[in-house]
Order: sequence, then C-alpha cells, then structure tokens
Amino acid sequence: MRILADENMPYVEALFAEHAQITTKAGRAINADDLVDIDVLLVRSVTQVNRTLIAKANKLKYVGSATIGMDHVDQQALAERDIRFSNAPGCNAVGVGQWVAQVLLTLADKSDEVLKGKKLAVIGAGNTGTAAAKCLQALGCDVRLCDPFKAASGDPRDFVSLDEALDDADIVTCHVPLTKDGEYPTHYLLDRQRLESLKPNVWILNACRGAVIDNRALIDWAKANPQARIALDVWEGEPNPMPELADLVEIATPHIAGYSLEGKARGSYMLYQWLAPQLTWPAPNSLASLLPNPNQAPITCSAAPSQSQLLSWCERVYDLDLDDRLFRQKAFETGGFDGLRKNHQPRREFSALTLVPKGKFEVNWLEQFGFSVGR
Ligand SMILES: NC(=O)c1ccc[n+]([C@@H]2O[C@H](COP(=O)([O-])OP(=O)(O)OC[C@H]3O[C@@H](n4cnc5c(N)ncnc54)[C@H](O)[C@@H]3O)[C@@H](O)[C@H]2O)c1
Ligand SMILES: O=C(O)[C@H](O)[C@H](O)COP(=O)(O)O
Repeated sequence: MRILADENMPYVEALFAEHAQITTKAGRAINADDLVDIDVLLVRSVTQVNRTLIAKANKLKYVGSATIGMDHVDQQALAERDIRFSNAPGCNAVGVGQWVAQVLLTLADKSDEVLKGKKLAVIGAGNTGTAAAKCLQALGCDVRLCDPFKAASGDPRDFVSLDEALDDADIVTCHVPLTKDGEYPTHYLLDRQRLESLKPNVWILNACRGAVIDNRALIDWAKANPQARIALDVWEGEPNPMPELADLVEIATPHIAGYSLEGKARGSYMLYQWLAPQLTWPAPNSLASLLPNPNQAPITCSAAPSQSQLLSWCERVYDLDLDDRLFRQKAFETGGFDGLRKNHQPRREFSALTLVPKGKFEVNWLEQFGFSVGR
C-alpha cells in the first residue's frame, strides 16, 4: 500500500506509517507522474485534483483532503474513475471561529469600541460560521445568520436573506464554500453592487475563499470608504494576493484562520477514520494523544474580564499580530505566501487556556467563547 501526502499535513507518519509506505511532496508540486502506483492520495487545499492529475493514476482508490473546502477537487472526475473521496468537514472550524473573534476584539481594542450589541452578519452558517457566531454571541453581539440552504433544510435557527443581513450590519463575516453554480453561487458574492450597499463604516472579514469577495471591487470600495475596516485571511489569486489590497486591509493573514494545531491534527485524523474501516485498519489512538501539552499556566480570575482583558488572554494563546506583521514583511516575496503558511507559528485553540474563577460571577459565556473553565 502506497500513500502520497502533502508534506504540510501533520501527523501523517504517526497515523499511517504502520499501514503504508508514505511519500510526501509539496502540495502545489504534486503532478500526474507522482501518482503512478499510488493507492491513496492525501492532499490539502493547494493541490488541484482534476482529470489531468489523475491521468496516470493506475492504482489510485482513495483521495482524502484534510480540509473543509473542496473547490480544489473535481469530484465528478474521481467518481468516473471509481476513486473514493472524502474531505474533513468541520476539522478546523473552531480555529476559524476563534480567528474571527480575535480579529474583532483586536479591531475593537484599537478604536476603543464595544462589541456587545454590534450587528454581526454571518454569511454561511455551517461549521465555521456557526463557530464564529458562537464566540460572538458569547460577547453579546447581535448575530444574524444568512444561509438559504440551511433555512430551507428546516434548521431551527432564525435566518435572514443576504440583503437583510448586509443592510444594516456593523460587521460582515463570510463563511461560504466557493461555488459558481446553483441557486446561490458564492463567487463574487460581495461584488461591486453589494459592497456599495454596505454601511460606509462597516467591518468586513473574510476567512473562507478569496474570490467570495471581488477583490478589485473591494480595493475601489475601500478607497472610497476609508472609515470601513477590513480583515482578510483569504485572497483572490492566492498565493499572489494584490499588494494594493493588503495596504487597505487592517489585519492581513495568509490563509491560516483554521491553522490551529488541533484543527490540522483533526484533518489528518478524520482521514484516517474514513480510511480505516475500508482498509481494515484498527481504530486510531485518541486525537489528544497526537497533540503536545499546551503548557499554558491557568489564570485565576476574581471577576468577569473586560473586553481588553479577554483579548489579552486570547493573545496568550495566539499571536495574531505576529501573523499580520509577517504577512506584510514576506507575503509578496517569491514563495512568501506559501512559506508563511508552511512555517506558521504553532497555534493552539483557546481551550488550551484554563480560567479558574474565584468568587461569584457568570462563567458560562467564557466557556462558550472557547476557554476551558476550571471549577
Ligand atoms: N481560512 C481558512 O483557514 C478556512 C478554514 C476552513 C474553511 N474555509 C473555507 O470556508 C468555507 C466554509 O467552511 P464551513 O466549514 O463553514 O463549511 P460548511 O459546508 O459547514 O458551511 C458552509 C455553509 O455555507 C452555506 N452556503 C452556501 N452557499 C451560500 C450562499 N450563497 N449564501 C449563504 N450561505 C451559503 C451552506 O449552506 C453551508 O451551510 C469552506 O468551504 C472553505 O472554503 C477556510
Ligand atoms: O478549507 C479548509 O479547510 C481551509 O481552507 C484549509 O485550512 C486550508 O489550508 P491548506 O489545506 O491549504 O493547508
């Protein structure tokens, strides 16, 4: 049994080495010749899995992507060759939700604003949108969900239309897959016209796929609306984002919103869980056994934290500012964007930090936000 895996997929050795011979390669460089005699291909979002890639794949039976997004995989082409496919739905949703929360706390801190009560439009209420909504509801934001598919499927939550969501939003955060077909395509969902409909001082976040927002239109709109605030993790044309756009963006990161150690480990782990029964491999060890100890000293708190204190706790776990600084230094060098992703700082989820309350105050919201609470 031979596995070819993206070299940026952690824990592949730990999970699969007992059952297969493993070769790894940079995801963008994997080509048709590499797939000769390969039984299982494990990719991340940067490998285009299409007819050209699988043309010489004489033994390929399984393709797994350790990601939520699937826009890089031609599933029809795989099905025609009887090659089974799975992604890792939800694997890095917590990381994305926490990126959104920390971005908003950071923006609010810079301008001394309170997030509580702000109208937050979450576009796409699946795994990552729901994770973001959970964190921001914990902070008292007025969260509105827009997801026509969930609304039609009988999801009991309240939903609004896209126009209603955008109309009076103080903050818009995007969490949809990149799609070009169907009733509600998302390519350029925020186009020139929709951008024009937003409040001039709106905050816009994108942590799904770059082309969900027309980046050229965003540049023009941002110049015309200097009070607006923009934070982007994903960019049209990755790995070559538009430098002009980066200059207009207050927080810029290189497609790492979901890059917590837990999220990456979950992606690989979920692919093992998918393959194991099909290949009669044993159940995997626990996910926790793969992860290093977070080494975060618990924090004792005697009262509910202020917004800025909460941000300082987030920063103990994840240095968002470092990601933004490195992006501005390196993202436009040759290979810079991918290099930032490959060498990304080890980042844990907020649950790595335990809060120990002393005294009587409400702590459930801190748990909902993502921290561990010792009782
Ligand atoms: N930046 C990152 O690191 C990162 C990490 C994970 C996922 N992603 C991206 O985010 C996307 C969303 O991830 P997810 O886990 O939430 O996926 P998901 O499938 O759980 O949820 C996506 C939701 O979007 C909804 N949707 C689709 N079209 C829509 C439209 N036109 N308007 C409103 N809602 C619409 C779907 O009904 C679904 O509920 C992924 O497809 C991936 O592209 C990025
Ligand atoms: O779709 C996803 O899950 C994310 O966009 C994913 O984290 C992207 O990271 P990559 O696979 O490119 O390492």
